[in-house]
Amino acid sequence: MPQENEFPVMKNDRLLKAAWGQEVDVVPVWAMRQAGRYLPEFREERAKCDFFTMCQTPALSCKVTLQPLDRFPLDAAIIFSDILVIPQALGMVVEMRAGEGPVFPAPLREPEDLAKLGSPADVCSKLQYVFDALTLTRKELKGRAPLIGFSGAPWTIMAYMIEGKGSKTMSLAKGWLYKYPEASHKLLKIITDATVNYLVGQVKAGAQCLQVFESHAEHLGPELFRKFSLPYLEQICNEVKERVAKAGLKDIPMIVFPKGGHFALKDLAALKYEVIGIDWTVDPALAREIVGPNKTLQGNLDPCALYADKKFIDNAVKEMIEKFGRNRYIANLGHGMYPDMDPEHLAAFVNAVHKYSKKGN
Ligand SMILES: Cc1c2[nH]c(c1CCC(=O)O)Cc1[nH]c(c(CCC(=O)O)c1C)Cc1[nH]c(c(CCC(=O)O)c1C)Cc1[nH]c(c(CCC(=O)O)c1C)C2
Repeated sequence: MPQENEFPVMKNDRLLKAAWGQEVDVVPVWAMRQAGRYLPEFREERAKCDFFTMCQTPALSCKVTLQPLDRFPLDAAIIFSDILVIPQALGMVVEMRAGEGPVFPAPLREPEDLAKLGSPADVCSKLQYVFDALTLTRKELKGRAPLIGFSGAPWTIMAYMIEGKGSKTMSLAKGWLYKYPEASHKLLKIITDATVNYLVGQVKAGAQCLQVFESHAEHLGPELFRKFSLPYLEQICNEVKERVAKAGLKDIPMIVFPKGGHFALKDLAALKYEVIGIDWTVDPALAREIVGPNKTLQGNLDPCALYADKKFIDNAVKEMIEKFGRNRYIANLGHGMYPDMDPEHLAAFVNAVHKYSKKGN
């Protein structure tokens, strides 16, 4: 485990300050999927190498994590990896297929299939490559910005394990929630335990902030969310914070991002996550009213606004900052970047956040 003093001194920690609710000079900004196929230098690396091999090679993961920071004055790096490394570490095969995305050749079909999964206690030994990538990247960042680690939330991971790929309806996975509630809770508990171990390992390796992606919250609605998502999100936050403290490490801010989960904001505000991410369908003023003054909000420009011209983007950012205000706020898109976006339009987004959020502006 690297010691804190092995890492470079932070030159820019405004993202961490905003997460804790401290004053910042300008609003911090980053973009979900900022390391990815919209960058030609990423596509060049990707053409040489399979997706998961890139994730499993710390020097490559580090290289592509830093690519967007070399181009834009971003206030955070997010480690290049994927949420689906957890099902892999539990023994499932996941392939990344061109034009199709992630595919599980043998998804979970019946409750009996749970017996095939490995133990949550073993995931850290299987995911050492992520920890090595984090430690290397934290050093190579040289304090330019904090390093974010991440995981999928249990429901989102369960959905992929059962569907075997992306799905418009999530009907197979939701079928489990209705047909096999007990087995669903058993699976969610396995994923939760694995995720806690994994996230604590990420902090030990040098992650300075953690984001938990509940990318498929929208499929649940308030009732299923309360039963099958919220308790596990709570357990992850509480246990990670307890175990980080027990290891003698500094508390780290945690972000929860319930994509499509506008109905979940009040429940999530009662948990210990410092930051709640919102997508573009949520009105910032309403989100603030619901979560109260003691949470940081993150979001929420429609990613597709980056297809507009730079003048439009500049103005959209100005309006976004007016709505969120400068305090307890981290600027981001409402979901990830798409591969056909123009990198210069991300530059316009990032620059506008800093321009319009300067004090006295
Ligand atoms: C945070 C992150 C993720 N994936 C990747 C990162 C890298 C870091 C970054 O954000 O820059 C690389 C990352 N992950 C992937 C890619 C493209 C693959 C390639 O290069 O071929 C990249 C750059 C592949 C991937 N991986 C996944 C999908 C979606 C599948 C679907 O539901 O249809 C896809 C297409 C699963 C996945 N992966 C992730 C999420 C949560 C965020 C979100 O909601 O988008 C999800 C749902 C998280």
